[in-house]
Amino acid sequence: MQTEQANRTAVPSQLPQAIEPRNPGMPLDMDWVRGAQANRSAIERRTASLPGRRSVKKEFQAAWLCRAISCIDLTTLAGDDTEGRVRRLCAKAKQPVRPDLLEALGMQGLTTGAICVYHDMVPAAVTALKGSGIPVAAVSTGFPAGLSPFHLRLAEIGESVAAGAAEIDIVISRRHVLTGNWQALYDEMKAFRAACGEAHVKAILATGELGSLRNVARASLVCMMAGADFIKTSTGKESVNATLPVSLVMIRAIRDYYERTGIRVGYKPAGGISKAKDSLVYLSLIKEELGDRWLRPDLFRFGASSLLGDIERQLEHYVTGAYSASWRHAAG
Ligand SMILES: O=C[C@H](O)COP(=O)(O)O
Repeated sequence: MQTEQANRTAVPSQLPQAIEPRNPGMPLDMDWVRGAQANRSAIERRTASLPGRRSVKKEFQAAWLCRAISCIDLTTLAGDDTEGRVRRLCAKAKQPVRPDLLEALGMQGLTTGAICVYHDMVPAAVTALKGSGIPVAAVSTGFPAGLSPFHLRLAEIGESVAAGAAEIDIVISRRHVLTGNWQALYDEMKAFRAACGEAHVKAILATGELGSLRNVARASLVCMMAGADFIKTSTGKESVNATLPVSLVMIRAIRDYYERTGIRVGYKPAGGISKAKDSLVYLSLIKEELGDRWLRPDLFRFGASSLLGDIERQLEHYVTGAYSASWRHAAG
């Protein structure tokens, strides 16, 4: 997003719909997996400079923030979730920004990319979003630890799909990565993908628990080879969630997979992304490393429970010149 041309990229409501074909996967290629490396100091140098750069000019920031909204998986994953909370969140997903602000921005039809909930909340979300075209994503497979019996993890996917979830966010078994058992990770991911049927599957790597960036690179490749439609950093429950270095490693694995197979896999950083300015940094990283095609909700999502509120505040400031109190944008 360094050039004026880049800054002028159309806002989401003006984009033609593009739906990427699903990733069919491929046989496990151990030479490719073993060859994947990650040079931590080079990666950290590359990402350290990103937040300081003024990547989006002020007059285009509002359009980019609206783009970020269209890519949010608006999430609630709390033990005290209720149907009422989920209904309120769905109302926010359908109308993420106050109508007067949207009108002032010349925008219409803006929604979040999806709603993301636990299985028990899927029916309430499906009902609340009926007719909106906004998909419901369910976290699954014993989220967040992924340590329940394997047959129950598969059954959980099936139940969420039957309840109407169009996207399933599975968690991988971290131990398969930590012990270098790539075949087991591949087989697990392939079984999860099969259980999803038509529902798109996002593979949560829980990168904060994988030990090294090299493991992140290898796990990313294995999950893509096994048919993941998206790879996702974190559950939001690890002590370290989405970071820019981890994102760079995963994004480059996606680029590598695309260059070798012609298949575009989506990317979802999740956990701890709550500031509008951080969302712009992520968008600029995606744009620089993968290009414009990935800056649409079918290939990019933020997993976030509180990012939308800050973006709405920034948009209000852009329109009115004044910040409102954060409690006015409580949901999301
Ligand atoms: O997948 C989404 C994450 O759980 C959301 O994490 P967050 O609450 O830190 O935004």
